Amino acid sequence: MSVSVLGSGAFGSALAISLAGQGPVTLWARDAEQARQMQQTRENSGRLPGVTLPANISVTAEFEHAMQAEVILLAVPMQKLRDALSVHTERLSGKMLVACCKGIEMTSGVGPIAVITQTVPDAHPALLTGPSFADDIARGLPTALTLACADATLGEDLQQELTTANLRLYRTTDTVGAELGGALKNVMAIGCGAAIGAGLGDSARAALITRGFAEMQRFAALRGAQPDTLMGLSGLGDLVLTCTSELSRNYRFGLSLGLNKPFDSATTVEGVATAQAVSKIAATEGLDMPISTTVAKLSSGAYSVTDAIQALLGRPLKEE
Ligand SMILES: NC(=O)C1=CN([C@@H]2O[C@H](COP(=O)(O)OP(=O)(O)OC[C@H]3O[C@@H](n4cnc5c(N)ncnc54)[C@H](O)[C@@H]3O)[C@@H](O)[C@H]2O)C=CC1
Ligand SMILES: O=C(CO)COP(=O)(O)O
Repeated sequence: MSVSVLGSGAFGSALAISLAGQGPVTLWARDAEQARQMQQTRENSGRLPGVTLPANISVTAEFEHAMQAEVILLAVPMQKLRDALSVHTERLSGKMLVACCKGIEMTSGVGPIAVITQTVPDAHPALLTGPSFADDIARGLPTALTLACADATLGEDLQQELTTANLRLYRTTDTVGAELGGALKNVMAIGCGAAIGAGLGDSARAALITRGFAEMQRFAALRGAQPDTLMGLSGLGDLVLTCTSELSRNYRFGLSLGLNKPFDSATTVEGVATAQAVSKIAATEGLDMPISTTVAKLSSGAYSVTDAIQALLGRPLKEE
């Protein structure tokens, strides 16, 4: 199968580099000047400095040309996915569209699979998610991810096609569980970063990871996910990675809140919008999501770190 990547940021470029070991890949950048530079210099200097783009990656801003592939990886931020797809609905019709983003859309409360289905109704949607930093994939370090596709046969085909020498894919048909694991772990990573930044210590982080995981399971169950999915790479695996590494932008954003330091607003931090979406859904559904709700208030500036600690520690005692 021929593969193109829509979105030439950190993750799109890293996936293209990994897949280039299997055959030619087209990488679409929406900015023509960026496409020209990357094609010429063989580097994504803004997002993956120092990593060479293999010769069989073709970087282009020509959508028509890029979208001739059978499989299109969608590597844009979650809150931009609908826009990115809706301007090109006809071109994407009938394609295998693999969302590589992690989050819940703030305006609608749905995840990437539903956004694909709503914008390109006759596409074949799937999701690639799990614990991986773009930089690790780009440098060829071993990584294991989850390929989620409701159509089991198509899922197997995509698993075969998108597995590379260093990128091992597991598969599931539970797209709901897989997308919620990736979305919600970013919210918890902001909370953990804030705790560490504020000097609350590793014990507090362990509590946030564990109780955060309980929230993730509760929310996923509400949305019909299979419990086992959350125990896998897309849930627990990504939660552990993102809550413990300064390579995570969500974690670093949390750190900046805890340290009361500014953070570059141009950086993609998916957990901020997802925390808002989750706390809205939790309020509507009457679901107890205290950490997510606190992170939503903290990251919007409605809470200080002191407010956040009080809100979480002051809750009534309960069974684990
Ligand atoms: N960077 C990483 O280590 C990983 C990222 N992801 C996920 O991948 C997704 C993308 O993240 P990154 O590549 O890291 O972000 P990024 O900020 O490096 O790149 C985002 C790219 O999307 C493009 N874009 C934004 N709006 C667009 C639109 N309307 N139409 C077309 N293109 C548009 C930007 O030009 C940019 O090239 C996120 O959901 C993230 O959670 C998943 C795993 C690892
Ligand atoms: O999703 C990721 C790791 O699996 C990347 O995390 P950040 O978006 O927080 O950098």
